[in-house]
Amino acid sequence: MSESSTIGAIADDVTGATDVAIALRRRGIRTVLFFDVPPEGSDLPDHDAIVIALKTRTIDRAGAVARSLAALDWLRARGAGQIYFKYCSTFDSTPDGNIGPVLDALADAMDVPVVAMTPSSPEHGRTQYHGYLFVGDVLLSESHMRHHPLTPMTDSCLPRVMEAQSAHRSGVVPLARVREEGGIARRLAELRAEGVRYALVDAIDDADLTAAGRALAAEPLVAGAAGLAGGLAAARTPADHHEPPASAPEGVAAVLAGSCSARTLEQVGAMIEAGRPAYRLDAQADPDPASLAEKALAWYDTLTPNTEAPLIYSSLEPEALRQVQRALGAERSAAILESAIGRIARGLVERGVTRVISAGGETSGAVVSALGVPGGLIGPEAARGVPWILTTSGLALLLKSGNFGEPALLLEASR
Ligand SMILES: Nc1ncnc2c1ncn2[C@@H]1O[C@H](COP(=O)(O)OP(=O)(O)OP(=O)(O)O)[C@@H](O)[C@H]1O
Ligand SMILES: O=C(O)[C@@H](O)C(=O)CO
Repeated sequence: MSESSTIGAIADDVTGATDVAIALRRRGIRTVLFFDVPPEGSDLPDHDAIVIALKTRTIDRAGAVARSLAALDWLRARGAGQIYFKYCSTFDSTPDGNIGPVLDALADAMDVPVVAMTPSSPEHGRTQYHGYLFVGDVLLSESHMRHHPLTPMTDSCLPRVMEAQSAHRSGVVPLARVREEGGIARRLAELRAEGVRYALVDAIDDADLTAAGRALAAEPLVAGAAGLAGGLAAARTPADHHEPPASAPEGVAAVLAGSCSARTLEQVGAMIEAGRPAYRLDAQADPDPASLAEKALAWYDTLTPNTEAPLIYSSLEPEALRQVQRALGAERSAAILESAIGRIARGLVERGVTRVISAGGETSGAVVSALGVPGGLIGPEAARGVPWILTTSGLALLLKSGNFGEPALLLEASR
């Protein structure tokens, strides 16, 4: 593979896709984003990378594998020489999760013996050491991720989590080997000789990811969070560099929050404290998505014109969330709220909203599929890993990962 050939990224959720897209774009790589595998004949602007946003993180295994293989075929047919499978920097994948099955299928289809990967993304406070994932200064299993509504992470040992999901063995490329000249390539060869398929690469800072990016530049299949994608992009030649756009979009804005992550809760709190109109979706009081959406839109219609951008949210603190999940079931409550938020997004756009800001990967997936937007170009970054997406239909979308952005992000982006 040529080191300047197209990168094709397959992301397991929508906010993850925007995160990996901006990691590439920031380093001068022209990046086109599609929500789901595009239909035949879709326009493909000039690009160096294509990111396909799937919603496969928490769906059934067979569906996740089938969608990922469809994305692989589409990307390879468009000349993608390197495939990057983007998963979450907090892994977001329990022993029943889809990272192992999807990677097993991609590696089989591409005939790749060893896949190097790491969720390390130091810019977001995620680091991998001795194969263990840290969030800030605590292990993943001691972080807020243990309370995640859909993918509670209770094991921080990545090879163990991978082996629970995959038919193949996993090993580690320890930090000392990452920092040794030629150490990554030698360790990958050792793992391959031992019959290990997944090589979890330690990385605790950006220099480690750049070293990994250099060592893996010619690998056909690599996986991880946005950090390693940035490392691969940084290893490309400066001649590839195209400046990203600078100015943030304008227009009528609304914020939708379905993430219950710690940072989103702070951001929702900041909007409420600033006096923004806010409406909470209560699935326990009304478990019918159509009626939940109808009431939220009726509330929106009561706002005076030119009011500051409102917030419609379902985000709850862990204890209150557990109570809803006990009453309705985790999957059912999530499905109700995602369906409601999708309908609300559509209703808001029909009412003239042109900037939709959404918090949470699953939530954002529901928003983009309800809006039916095919994709867009990567615009300016509102926060690290959170770019505006400028869609061909004229909408601007800001799809925020649950834990990303400063506490004032939702407030400021919706001014
Ligand atoms: N009040 C609630 N009760 C039950 N489930 C909820 C509630 N609010 C949100 N959810 C569900 O929790 C899930 C949150 O996942 P989502 O991916 O949107 O956020 P996140 O995991 O914080 O973000 P990311 O994946 O970007 O890190 C969604 O499926 C959402 O519908
Ligand atoms: O890697 C991350 O943390 C994010 O891009 C993400 O995947 C959130 O869903």
